[in-house]
Amino acid sequence: MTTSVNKTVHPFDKGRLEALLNRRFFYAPAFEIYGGVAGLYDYGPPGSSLQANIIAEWRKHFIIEEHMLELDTTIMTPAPVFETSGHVARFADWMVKDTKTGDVLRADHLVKNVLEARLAGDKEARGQAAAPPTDDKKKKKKAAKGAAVKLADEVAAEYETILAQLDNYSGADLGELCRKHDLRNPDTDNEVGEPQLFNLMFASSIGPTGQHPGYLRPETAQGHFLNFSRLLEFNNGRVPFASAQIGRSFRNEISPRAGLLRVREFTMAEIEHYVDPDDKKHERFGEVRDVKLVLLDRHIQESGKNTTTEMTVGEAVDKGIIANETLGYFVARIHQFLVKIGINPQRLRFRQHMANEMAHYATDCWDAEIHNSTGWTECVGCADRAAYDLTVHSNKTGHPLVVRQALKEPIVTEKEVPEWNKKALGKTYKQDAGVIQKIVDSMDQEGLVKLKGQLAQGKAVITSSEGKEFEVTPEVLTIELKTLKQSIREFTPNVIEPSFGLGRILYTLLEHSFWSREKDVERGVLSLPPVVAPTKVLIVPLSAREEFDPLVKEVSSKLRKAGVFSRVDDSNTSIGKRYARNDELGTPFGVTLDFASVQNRTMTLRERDTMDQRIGSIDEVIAVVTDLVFGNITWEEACTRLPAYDGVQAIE
Ligand SMILES: Nc1ncnc2c1ncn2[C@@H]1O[C@H](COP(=O)(O)OP(=O)(O)OP(=O)(O)O)[C@@H](O)[C@H]1O
Repeated sequence: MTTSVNKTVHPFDKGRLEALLNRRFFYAPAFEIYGGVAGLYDYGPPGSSLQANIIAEWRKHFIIEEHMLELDTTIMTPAPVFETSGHVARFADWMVKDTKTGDVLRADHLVKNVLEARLAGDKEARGQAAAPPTDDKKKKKKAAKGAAVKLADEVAAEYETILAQLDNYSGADLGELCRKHDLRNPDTDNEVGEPQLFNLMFASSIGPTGQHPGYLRPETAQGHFLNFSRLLEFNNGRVPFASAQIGRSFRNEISPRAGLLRVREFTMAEIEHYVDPDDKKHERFGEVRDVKLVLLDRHIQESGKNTTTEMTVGEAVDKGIIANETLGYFVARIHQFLVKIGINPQRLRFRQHMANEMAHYATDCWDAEIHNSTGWTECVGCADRAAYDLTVHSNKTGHPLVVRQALKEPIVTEKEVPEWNKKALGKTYKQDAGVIQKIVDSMDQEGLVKLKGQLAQGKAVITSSEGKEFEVTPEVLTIELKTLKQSIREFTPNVIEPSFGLGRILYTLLEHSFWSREKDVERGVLSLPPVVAPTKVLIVPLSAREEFDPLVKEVSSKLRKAGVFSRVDDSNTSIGKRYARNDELGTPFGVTLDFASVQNRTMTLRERDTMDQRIGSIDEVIAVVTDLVFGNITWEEACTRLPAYDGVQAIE
């Protein structure tokens, strides 16, 4: 929808937005009347509808558009799954404790918050150009609390470099930074101790005995990987294909204080796209090649800067900045999705993970970061996880998680192959027979050639992993060079994983959509696009008199039949107040039934952002508003179909 409203008439006011979201019950602290729990929120009616609409669009944009295979796997997960995936050992953040109060803080967040506050104080002081340059402890403490204290140039530059590389630091590095720069708990001004790892998974146990430990999943991904063979079979054994899942995840965040941006229970939407490791081209890459992206690559960050570059995804892949076409395809599709639901493209960038930040198995990873009042926030991660997940689960369970592909041209090779005399093997080695066979069968070609040489001398010695030695003879084992014809290629696919956190997207969307009317700062508006707005059309009867009832019912029913979600507001307040309330709820259009409607079946149509009003017959207005809601036309186009209305009940 295009409108000509200047929405920057009042600077963004977070307090006003939060008051609106609370007043209209978009979301609120869970268990509020019990005092609440940090990081747990309930969504109210408009928040739930907004989230449901974002999810519906996500399903259309990804699952339906790309024929993905949808899953709904369990949240409660047995511990061995997360032991294998590496979460038990590594899904952890560094925390530090206030040395006096014992309060716990996330170490990287402490560094970020204190240094940012000092830099903000420095900027303010430079604006005032009064305070003398300083680096002494007391002034730094003042600056940590946001006071205007000027820093020496080299200190400010060092802080900028640290912030640009923040995600790259180990626990020891973070501890060192706290000591070197005297970084303290901003709430108490006390020193903090050494960083310690804290695992973010919620532990539980399955069943009454307590013998089967489990965890609430911290992401939906493992449920995809464990079902890989079934998914592959469902897809007729072919790659590439993708599975997708929308569901709840749980993370016991160390100190969640950022509203919906950091919570302990949240909805994720995750895609696992399985691709041949030797061919990461994407069939539909041509469709997104020209999508322009703002990129912050790893080399820039590693050099201590955060300068972004704008380029098309085609260029980024051609230059090797984004590792491959499939990853680039998803980065572009993520960009398109976020913009479609109303994220401001000027406040969206893709940041590449730095070397230390990326999981050791990943080949490349880009986060979609959206700018909001707290700075740049990761809202979607998009990683090439290589073959890691499928390989570790397969190794652990013995269940092959591989693709078997018929080769057009069979591959002919010569190989040394062990041949067993099973009877003699069993008779000679009894219960050790299986172990011996396993050792030899798992030997590589080099090992088999060596063994063959020893057997030619009359006997060979085989050593188990525990160091036990077995003597074998040619009566039991021979090794022969055979010509083998391979007509099947077997490989573990690589996985490209876009992972969305819906709460972060929803909250930043609310920030990007919020503004206040020029004439009245109290009149907040949420300019949500129709595609995600909780209610699309508000039906406003001018009077509560009975003769309006049949018309209200008719309009309501016709909109319902057209698939447009509407609500009737027949409350006993002025029309202006009713529209103001719905501007706050983000309702993009209002139709008003007045006395003229009763007489000659006309209806007015109001657009939320401009407050512009048009008039037409009931059926014409319904047709136009339906086209507007489904994005078939812009407001300007609607204006060519309906004349302007400047009648008596023109609403401010
Ligand atoms: N505590 C949280 N609260 C809300 N959303 C979250 C939280 N943790 C992760 N997410 C969302 O899930 C997505 C994928 O999770 P991922 O594991 O990549 O995040 P992360 O790198 O651990 O995030 P962070 O570094 O901010 O803790 C993120 O892009 C984000 O949108």
